[in-house]
Amino acid sequence: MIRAESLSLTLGGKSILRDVSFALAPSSVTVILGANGAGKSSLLGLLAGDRPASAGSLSWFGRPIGAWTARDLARHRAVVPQASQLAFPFTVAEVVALGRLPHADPRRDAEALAAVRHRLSLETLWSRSFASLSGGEQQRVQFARALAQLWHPPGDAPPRALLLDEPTAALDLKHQVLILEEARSLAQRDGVTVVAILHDLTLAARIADRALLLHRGALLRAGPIESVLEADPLSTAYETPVSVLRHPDSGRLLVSAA
Ligand SMILES: Nc1ncnc2c1ncn2[C@@H]1O[C@H](COP(=O)(O)OP(=O)(O)OP(=O)(O)O)[C@@H](O)[C@H]1O
Repeated sequence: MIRAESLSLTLGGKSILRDVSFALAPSSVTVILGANGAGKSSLLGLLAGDRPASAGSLSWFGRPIGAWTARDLARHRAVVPQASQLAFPFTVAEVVALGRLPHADPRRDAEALAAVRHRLSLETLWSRSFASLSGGEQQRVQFARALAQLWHPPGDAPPRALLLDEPTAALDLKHQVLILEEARSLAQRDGVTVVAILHDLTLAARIADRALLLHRGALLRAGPIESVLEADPLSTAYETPVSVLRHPDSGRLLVSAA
């Protein structure tokens, strides 16, 4: 369980997050929603332990986040940042292998890398130079690195979390579904706590169990995804009319600007 109580963040004298409280359960997918500048990435940064909150408390699996060493944290949580311009001078295989560094367990690395390569269909990219990949391919490889970081042999898994900042921003429809279904299966099959920032609310409806809806640094609504994806709170949060419909065949929610 990841538990946040009254988290606040002030940067450069500006209030970025105010009094944000929630709990994230293992085996669940939670999306962080909100308009540009609402504080989503800042909240993900606090959750990742990248920076301390200005006030409030955050505990990871029963321990305050400040009590974790960086290496211990890296064994339990992986972060996929927004599509970055990092020009790794490495092959795809080497970038994915970076995810294994915190474990220092060479016996398991080959098994982990083979599993991830197969799960994300990276066979044809494996020997390519990372810098030569398209933006979408690079995003898949970053996701694969995170998967390699969280990989554990069956039956021997500690609590783990996967934090994703707009993981599908550069992806085509097929790969959006591939990555999000993989994240969902990590939650359901492997007990991982998954948190993702998403701008596509229809995709959020499809993938998430729960949502945190931020508005100007405060939590406007939190709870099961269908209780958050309602026209009123979404219209307030995005400061534009939003419509929520249900697809007559699939029963899925379809969310768009009204
Ligand atoms: N170091 C900083 N100093 C001052 N303000 C900052 C700093 N970092 C972020 N902010 C501000 O905090 C607010 C929240 O930023 P954040 O990146 O968390 O928003 P977001 O919801 O992820 O936005 P987006 O959807 O555009 O990615 C923004 O107004 C941003 O300009």
